[in-house]
Amino acid sequence: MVQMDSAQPNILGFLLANTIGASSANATSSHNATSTSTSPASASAASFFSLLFSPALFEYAKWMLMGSLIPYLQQIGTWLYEKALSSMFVSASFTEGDAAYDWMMTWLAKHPKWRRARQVEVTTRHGCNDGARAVPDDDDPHAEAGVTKFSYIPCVSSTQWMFFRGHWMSVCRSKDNTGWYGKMEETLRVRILSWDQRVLTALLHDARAHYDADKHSTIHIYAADGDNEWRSVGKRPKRPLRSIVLAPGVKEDVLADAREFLASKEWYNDRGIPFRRGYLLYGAPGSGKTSLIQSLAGELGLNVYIITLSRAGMDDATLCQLISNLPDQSIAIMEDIDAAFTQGINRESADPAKPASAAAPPRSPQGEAGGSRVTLSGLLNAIDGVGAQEGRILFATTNKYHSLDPALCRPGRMDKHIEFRLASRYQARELFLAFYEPPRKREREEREKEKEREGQEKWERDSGFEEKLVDVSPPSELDELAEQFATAIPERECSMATLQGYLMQYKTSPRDAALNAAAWAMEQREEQKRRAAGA
Ligand SMILES: Nc1ncnc2c1ncn2[C@@H]1O[C@H](COP(=O)(O)OP(=O)(O)OP(=O)(O)O)[C@@H](O)[C@H]1O
Repeated sequence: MVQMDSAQPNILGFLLANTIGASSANATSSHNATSTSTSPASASAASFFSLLFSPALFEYAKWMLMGSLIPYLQQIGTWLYEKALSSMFVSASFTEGDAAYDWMMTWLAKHPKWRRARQVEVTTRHGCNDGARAVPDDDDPHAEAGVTKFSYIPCVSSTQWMFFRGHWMSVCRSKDNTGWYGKMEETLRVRILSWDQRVLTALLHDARAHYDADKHSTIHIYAADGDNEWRSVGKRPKRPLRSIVLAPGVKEDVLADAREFLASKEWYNDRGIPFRRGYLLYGAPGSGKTSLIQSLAGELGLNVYIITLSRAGMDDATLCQLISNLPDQSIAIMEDIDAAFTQGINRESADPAKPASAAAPPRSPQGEAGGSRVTLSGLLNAIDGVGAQEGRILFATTNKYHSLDPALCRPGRMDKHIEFRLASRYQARELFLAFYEPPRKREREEREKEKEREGQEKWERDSGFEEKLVDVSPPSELDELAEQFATAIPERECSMATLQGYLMQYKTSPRDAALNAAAWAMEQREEQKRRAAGA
């Protein structure tokens, strides 16, 4: 469509005035000459035709037509250009939030091009905000523990050229307004100079391999963002299963069950049973529920998706959307599943010594939560309704098992219920050994391999499971100390987290840990009595 600018009416007026002036002059002279033979009607018809065929109007119409054609010509030009490009290039676009986008960003961040590029975006989001870009600057000689690492990625709105397997390739990151409450969405556009689409497939394989390079030592964690899209919130080092101390056989049983589930897709399909599995981990705070899930995710090689039911803005529709958007073969975690349906309850009120039902708060008739707008029926539907994702494992945790609705706990939603209790003497002993025991020969070899990989050492540093600092040599002495420690710890009175906290005070001296354990346990008991009296 052609838009007239303000000058055009003036030109039109000028042309008309000239034409009409000329016509009227002609008409006047002819009128004078033949005033007796020409009628006024035929004179105005003549002036109209002379106006219509006047060269000025013709010129004007010509320019108008050409002006209106210009946008179409531009469009045709762009279309031809795009056609020419698309016939020479293989193009792909990646949208932020999609896993493929994360692969590409990791691949780009690791590309040697950015080490020489003069226009880059610098990111320090190392393993906390965006796993995709969490690439350590391997060449940085100053990169040491505790120093924030950085990496380079392409700038937004600039096109960068590079080579991929001998093909010229352009990369352009852009941020576009989605029009949804001003939400900006980032897109990465890639063009490879090639006729063959297999180059793009190769690029994607490469990018995914880079992204998964540290999969053997880390797990990827995802959480919902403000727009209820799954976003990577970073990576965590895998936690070895042997570092979790539970009653004999418990963790091995859960692991075997989950492994069997993942391998039985066909079995489920053949019988028309929804291919989903739910585990309910319940019991005392600090007894290893979260740690076990993290460790199992590592063992199974699955990514973890955290669903926070009590999050502001969470309602039935949002929950349903999140669960149906879970990728196949993933672990979803709903921590404190009771929290969405309880009002005014804090963690302290969940005294494991009391029957949980005594602590259960009244629930509103619809089961609606105080802060959250998730209803019980919404949660039940999200877990196993029509839209619920197949192929996922759901882990739910709670400290208030008996306050949960039976419908939530039934098989099909929560297939296995695993109780976590306060530490037994057996657990205290095993925790002590796991904390100080030098790894046995086979384990040592295994650990050597693990240590080569990224993440393991970090986990050991953070958790205090460091073998090199321990001042005990003969294993028999360690056994004796472990026994002494376990005897000093009262059965089922302290959480494993509390015991771990105590041992952390004696990272390098198990003798002192064992020696002071009895006095510490007494203090703990007194402290608990004081708290109970105060409550
Ligand atoms: N059974 C256990 N074996 C080894 N370590 C444990 C165990 N239980 C707890 N811990 C340690 O205690 C800390 C807290 O554990 P975790 O968060 O897994 O407990 P939780 O049961 O999920 O607690 P909460 O119910 O409060 O969320 C972790 O650092 C973990 O290493």
